[in-house]
Amino acid sequence: MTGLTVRHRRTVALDALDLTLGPGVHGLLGPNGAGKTSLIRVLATVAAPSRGRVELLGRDAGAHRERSEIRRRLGYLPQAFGYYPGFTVREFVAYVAWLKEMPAELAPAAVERAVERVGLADRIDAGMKTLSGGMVRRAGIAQAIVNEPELILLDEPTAGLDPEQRVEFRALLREVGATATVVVSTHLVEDVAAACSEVTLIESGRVAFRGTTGELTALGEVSHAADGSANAIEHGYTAALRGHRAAASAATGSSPEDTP
Ligand SMILES: Nc1ncnc2c1ncn2[C@@H]1O[C@H](COP(=O)(O)OP(=O)(O)OP(=O)(O)O)[C@@H](O)[C@H]1O
Repeated sequence: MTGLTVRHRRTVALDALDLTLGPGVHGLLGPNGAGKTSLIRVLATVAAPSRGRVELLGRDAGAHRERSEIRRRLGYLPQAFGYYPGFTVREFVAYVAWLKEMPAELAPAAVERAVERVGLADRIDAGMKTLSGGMVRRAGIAQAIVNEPELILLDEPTAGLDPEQRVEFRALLREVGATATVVVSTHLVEDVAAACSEVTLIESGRVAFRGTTGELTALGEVSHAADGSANAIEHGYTAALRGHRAAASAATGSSPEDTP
């Protein structure tokens, strides 16, 4: 994406972002309101940028005809998603397979495989409304991967998952990231440390850090002794944000302490 700007009325959610993402698992980190959801929604083609150009899977997301092609080839898990309450898990995932125009003869097996990959095989014929919050989220992940997408966009996929499910989900992320471009927004730096090859840290609609998880961890190690990978990367997250805020305030002449 080039010069990607998203405005919500007077709020600048994304400020002229230039970003290129290749295959692998990309973690999108940042404080509340940083712009992560705004970015994922543009990548999922459910929101149009205010300015800038977005190319996805080699196609122009701004062109109507190309957008339809992109949509068939991507998978998207929004932060909050809806479903018809009468649907079973199988029907919910099959409905998305149909929306993605999967060939009818391939869809039933693809649905079963996706549901199995998220560990819901024993609930495949259960009603969506009978599932726990974590199970609904896993069904959401199943619909995002049912069409074997080349681009997978996951907004806070681990919210509501218990620790065991999170560990399983990270393994699934690494597996799908071997062949697809996966962009995953999360508040949990442990998700990033365990599953992501690259990290983009966003603050106030700008890129505050871009690099590997190892590089983010190394940033934290400058000021803190490493005391376990999750903590070390958390220190890196904080150090990167502080550096970005200091640079931004130097540019505007204000003090970093002015920034909440
Ligand atoms: N529909 C909207 N109308 C007005 N402002 C909005 C709207 N959606 C988002 N914003 C604002 O845009 C900015 C970026 O929001 P966004 O949801 O992209 O952040 P985020 O990084 O996903 O946050 P969180 O971690 O809390 O989910 C915030 O200042 C937010 O208040």
